[in-house]
Amino acid sequence: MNANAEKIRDQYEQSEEEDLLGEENLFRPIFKKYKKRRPMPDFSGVIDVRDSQNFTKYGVKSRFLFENSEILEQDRTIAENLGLRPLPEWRVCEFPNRPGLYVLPAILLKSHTPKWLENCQKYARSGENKTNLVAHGGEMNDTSLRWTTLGIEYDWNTKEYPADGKRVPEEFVSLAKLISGSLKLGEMRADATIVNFYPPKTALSPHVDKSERSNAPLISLSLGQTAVYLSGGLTLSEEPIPIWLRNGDILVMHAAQRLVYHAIPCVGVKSQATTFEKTEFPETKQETLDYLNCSRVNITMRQVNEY
Ligand SMILES: O=C(O)CCC(=O)C(=O)O
Ligand SMILES: [Fe+2]
Repeated sequence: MNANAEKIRDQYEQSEEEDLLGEENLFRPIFKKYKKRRPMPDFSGVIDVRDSQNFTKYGVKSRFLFENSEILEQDRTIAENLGLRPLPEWRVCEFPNRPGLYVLPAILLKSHTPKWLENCQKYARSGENKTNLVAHGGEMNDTSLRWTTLGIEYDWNTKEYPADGKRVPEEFVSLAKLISGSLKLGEMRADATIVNFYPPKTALSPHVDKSERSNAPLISLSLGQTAVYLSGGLTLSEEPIPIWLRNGDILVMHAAQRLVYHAIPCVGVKSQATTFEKTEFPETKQETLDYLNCSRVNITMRQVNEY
């Protein structure tokens, strides 16, 4: 079997059959369209939150998040300590027919990305968290999607979270709280995090994240190479919209958008690459830069329990 014909294998592979009730699946054809590599799909319809011409073209509303509100000194400090863009520069984008979906472009500074990646790899390799990441090297040649679960650790087989678990690493708790508070979505206490590692040519099948027991938002941070994100509806009979997610972008799903189908059909689109050069990061291990130059990592912060 060649790589193109290879079946998609990931943890959400089978979550699709539900919810259709005899209606036509309008999600899967779009997922397939962007997953294809030869010939290269036409990416011209993918919404780019960094291109203001796209705002009128796709009806995207973009605003500076703190335009009309006071910035707390403590939040300024938290952002700085986490390696985030200064708060007055934070922009948030909202989409037509998607109330509760937010994309905040380039929140994590590029300069701090290698450190965040290395932390994710450390959590996966520590032996203290569940993971399917190849333990001893080999990651550069990996062709499967990998994950590690932190905090209250999701069980892929039962599709449930246990009652409790360890604490989520502090930077994820602080980031989730800062984002949720800034968007005025309530005080979030992240008690679970899933880190997905996407080597080139991997994808994540359409699915809904419905096992969390609280109504808190789901907050995700992208590192490394650019992906197409598909945001669908409550069933697969709705056509998804494609959005570019790039290094440092935050995506938030809340309220009506918390339980919609979504997927990642492709990562590492060459025309949209972010490059991490040694000259820019003289202190960083080459292995870390190589990883960021070909792969993508996504960190999803969640709140399983109500407190
Ligand atoms: O990689 C992404 O941006 C999405 C990840 C995701 O949907 C999940 O972890 O549930
Ligand atoms: Fe998800």
